[in-house]
Amino acid sequence: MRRKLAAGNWKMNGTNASLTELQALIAAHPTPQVDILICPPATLIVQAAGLSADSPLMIGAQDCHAAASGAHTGDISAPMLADAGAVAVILGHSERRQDHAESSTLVAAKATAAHAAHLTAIICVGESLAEREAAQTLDVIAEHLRHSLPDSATAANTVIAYEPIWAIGTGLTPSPAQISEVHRFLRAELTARFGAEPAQGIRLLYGGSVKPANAPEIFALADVDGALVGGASLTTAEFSPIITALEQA
Ligand SMILES: O=C(CO)COP(=O)(O)O
Repeated sequence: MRRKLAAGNWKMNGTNASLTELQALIAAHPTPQVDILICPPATLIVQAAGLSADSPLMIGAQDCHAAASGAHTGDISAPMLADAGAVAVILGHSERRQDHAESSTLVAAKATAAHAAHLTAIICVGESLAEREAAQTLDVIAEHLRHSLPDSATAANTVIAYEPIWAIGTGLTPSPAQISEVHRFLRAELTARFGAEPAQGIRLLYGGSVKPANAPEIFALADVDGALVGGASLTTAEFSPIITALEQA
């Protein structure tokens, strides 16, 4: 049985003042029936991990370097994130693939580093609008998955997030049938590579314009084990009902 996961990606948003939202979220969900993870900007990880230390809420990061240490100005390594209190790291988000030209091969190297530091790697895959319109969605996702996922991936250390690029921050979402098609395909690809039992345990998140209003419909779909939420994870008012919807799914 896969434990469901509500993950929030704050992206490049949040200062010390935002920690009041985190406190409110912790207070609103003292005994959640699902895993809750917030990935604030790196500058807030230490404080966020401190605030949530006695709660079930977990803290993650949004990226890491593939090396453990060294001459990489401005970068942060997986062991540093673990040391700061993170238990997970988002890797291969489309914004990093675009803004920093990250390849799937690099994402796999980062995931290997995350696993070595005992961090859960949340690996993102997803097609652009042009790719969907050209009927290339499953090909793109197969390619992302094959090259972004290292052999060290297990159900315990890896989560896959399907995030169609055209649904991120746009208010657009794929139809339930489109989400189901991709998640079923992801499960089948994982089964082919890792075998049925490990593949059954790997959690598959949907991400892209998840809001309180559409969360129940998305969470009702087979093979959707939770969500990776951007904008709506920034406030407790919006994220809390999404968590509740996941608990009730
Ligand atoms: O990119 C996302 C999460 O990683 C989704 O962002 P939005 O929920 O703001 O569309």
